[in-house]
Amino acid sequence: MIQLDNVSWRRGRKDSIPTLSHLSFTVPQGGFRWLLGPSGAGKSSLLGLMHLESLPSDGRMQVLGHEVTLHTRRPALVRLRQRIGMVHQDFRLMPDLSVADNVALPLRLQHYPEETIQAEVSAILRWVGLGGHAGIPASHLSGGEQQRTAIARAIIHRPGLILADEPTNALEESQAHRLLDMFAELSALGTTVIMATHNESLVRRLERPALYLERGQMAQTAEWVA
Ligand SMILES: Nc1ncnc2c1ncn2[C@@H]1O[C@H](COP(=O)(O)OP(=O)(O)OP(=O)(O)O)[C@@H](O)[C@H]1O
Repeated sequence: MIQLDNVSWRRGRKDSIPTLSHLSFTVPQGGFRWLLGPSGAGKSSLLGLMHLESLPSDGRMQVLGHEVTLHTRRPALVRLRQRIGMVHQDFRLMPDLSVADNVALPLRLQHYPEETIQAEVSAILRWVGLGGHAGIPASHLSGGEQQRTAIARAIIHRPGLILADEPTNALEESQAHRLLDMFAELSALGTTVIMATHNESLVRRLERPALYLERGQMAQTAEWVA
């Protein structure tokens, strides 16, 4: 579950104009929401906030049922972040690590046994169509392959919340649809999913409520936007 109550966020000083203003919405556990709005509206900033890369300047925010404030201690933030899967627009892979080692990172951070890690990584790489790429350094991948690696890394530890910033924009349409179906399935199984996109055909494929941002403010919420 994620809940924002009158949340604003300033990138800079206290008197600067907020990048996000007075946002209020709730996404229940297992809910799927599109995050829509024009370029520069604040979609990535909002995803970053929910991923705890920054904290609200004002208002209240609950992530996976935990209230998060400027006073929340770092170890608690780190533990909470481990329960979130994030697909960044620019992938943020470790270029010198292999595909398999990139995807294994969330499991290694949580000290899973190496045997389990190997099995889970092989299975998920096959699923995203990268079974033959396990040993290749991430820096040698195409854009679409990097994006699929980033998606695999975001979901391998079965997070309670998945935040995805245009997670299919480097993919061919059929692949994008397949991955979207997978995100829908994860939400049906109880994972909360919030996905930013500019791709209207994708939004039409999965009719779910949308959070619509405009200049950092919520223009529409919890309504189907075609
Ligand atoms: N690193 C930064 N430093 C300063 N301003 C930034 C930075 N990143 C983004 N901004 C500004 O913050 C605002 C929100 O940007 P954000 O990237 O969150 O929008 P977006 O809706 O995700 O856009 P897009 O659809 O193009 O990815 C914009 O006005 C942008 O110019």
